[in-house]
Formats: sequence, structure tokens, C-alpha cells
Amino acid sequence: MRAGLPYARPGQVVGLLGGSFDPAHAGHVHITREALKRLGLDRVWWLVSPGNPLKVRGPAPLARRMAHARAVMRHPRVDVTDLEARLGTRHTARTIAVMQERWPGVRFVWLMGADNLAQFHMWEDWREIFARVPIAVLARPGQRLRARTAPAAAIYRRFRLPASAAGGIGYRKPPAWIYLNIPMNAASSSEIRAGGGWDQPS
Ligand SMILES: Nc1ncnc2c1ncn2[C@@H]1O[C@H](COP(=O)(O)OP(=O)(O)OP(=O)(O)O)[C@@H](O)[C@H]1O
Ligand SMILES: O=C(O)c1ccc[n+]([C@@H]2O[C@H](COP(=O)([O-])O)[C@@H](O)[C@H]2O)c1
Repeated sequence: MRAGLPYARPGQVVGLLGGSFDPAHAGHVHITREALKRLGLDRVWWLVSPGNPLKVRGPAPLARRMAHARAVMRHPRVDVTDLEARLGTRHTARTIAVMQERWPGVRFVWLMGADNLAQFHMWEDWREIFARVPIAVLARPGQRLRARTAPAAAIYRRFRLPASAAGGIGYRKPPAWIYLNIPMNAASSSEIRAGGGWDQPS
């Protein structure tokens, strides 16, 4: 990272995993490693969000979530960033637009768990995200049916790639998306919070 911004060369393929990471957990680490392995990515950048625009409850302070995410995700090809706070963006479509300007020639791929595909049609300018970058959806326990019946999946049905195309997804012209059936990990931030495992230190 230079001056707080991650580095990638033009032509490199970078997966973007946006999230509240409130807190980061083994599920995030697992899908990041799977994405690196299967999608032909050079790097993955975590975008630790200032706050999900659809969530009412505010998350823990960004600095705390960043520090914890960095402790949890240790991999030479992964950068944990607070890019949205630095770029002043909050909605994903805008974040990606600004990043494509800032890193010309870098091939970004949007990564998300299957639960997010189910809600994707409610994101601001969500069609613009499909128009800008290939998307990889990673299996999550209990979310298969919801993802299969997601409005965004139906609308973009003809742009879905077969599993065999995973390794080259970064080179596909958008719209293009793929559903990755990976071994699953059941970790979730809400469960950790409900169990009191992320309470503020007193
Ligand atoms: N166990 C998991 N398996 C697959 N995808 C996951 C998993 N945990 C998180 N993700 C994905 O990682 C991204 C960031 O997730 P987020 O930070 O919201 O964690 P979360 O566990 O889903 O949180 P919460 O329970 O508060 O909704 C999202 O795209 C989400 O779908
Ligand atoms: O752009 C939007 O309207 C939008 C709505 C909901 C979620 N997102 C993004 O989706 C990512 C996952 O959010 P979360 O809170 O489920 O971890 C994170 O990068 C959010 O900024 C984006």
C-alpha cells in the first residue's frame, strides 16, 4: 500500500470484497481464499465500508473494524482497505466508478456472498454495477434458494457464465456473472455480535 491506497498494475485482475466486517470472520477469509484460487485474481482488496446504505443500525467505528479485519485476514495477495472512506463514496456503483478512474487498466471483479445477490436489485444503481464489472457470487449456507430466485439473477440470467469460465472472469466483458459453488463456511458477523463476541471493550 502507498499513501493508504493499495497498488495494482494495469492489466492485473483485482477482486473487490465490500462489507461491513462488523466484525470480520473466518467466512470472509474463506471466500477470499476461494476467490483467489478459482477466479484467476492477482489480488483481493477488502473494502471495509463506512456503513452499508441499507442497514439501519450503524456498525462499530471504522478504525476498530479495520484493525480487526487486518488481524484476521493475513495473506500476501490481500489488502484490507478503507477505500470508500478515503474516496468519499458509499454506494458500490459510485465506488467502482471512482476506482475505475483512479486505477485505469486494472480489471476489477466484484465479489459477494449469495445473500447479497438476493438483495442486489435494491442497491443504488445496481444495473450500473453489472455494466461496469464482472461479478462473482460465492455460495453461503442457507442462501442457495434465495440466490437462485433473486430478481437480479433472473434479469441477468443470460449473462451468467458456466462454472468452467471462473478462471477467466476478469477478462469477460460485462455484464457477466458467475455463481461459485464452493465448500461453505457458516460464520456470520450477526451471530458473533449476538453471542457477545464483538462487544465494545469497556
Ligand atoms: N460465511 C460466508 N459465506 C459466504 N459469504 C460471506 C460469508 N460471510 C460474509 N460473506 C459475504 O462477505 C461480504 C461482507 O459480509 P458482511 O461484512 O456483511 O458479513 P456478514 O457475516 O454477512 O454480516 P451480517 O451477519 O452482519 O450481515 C458479503 O458479500 C457477504 O455476503
Ligand atoms: O450501493 C448500495 O446501495 C449498497 C447497498 C447495500 C450494500 N452495499 C455494499 O455491499 C457490501 C456488503 O455489505 P454488508 O453490509 O452486507 O457487508 C458493502 O460493500 C456495501 O457497501 C451497497
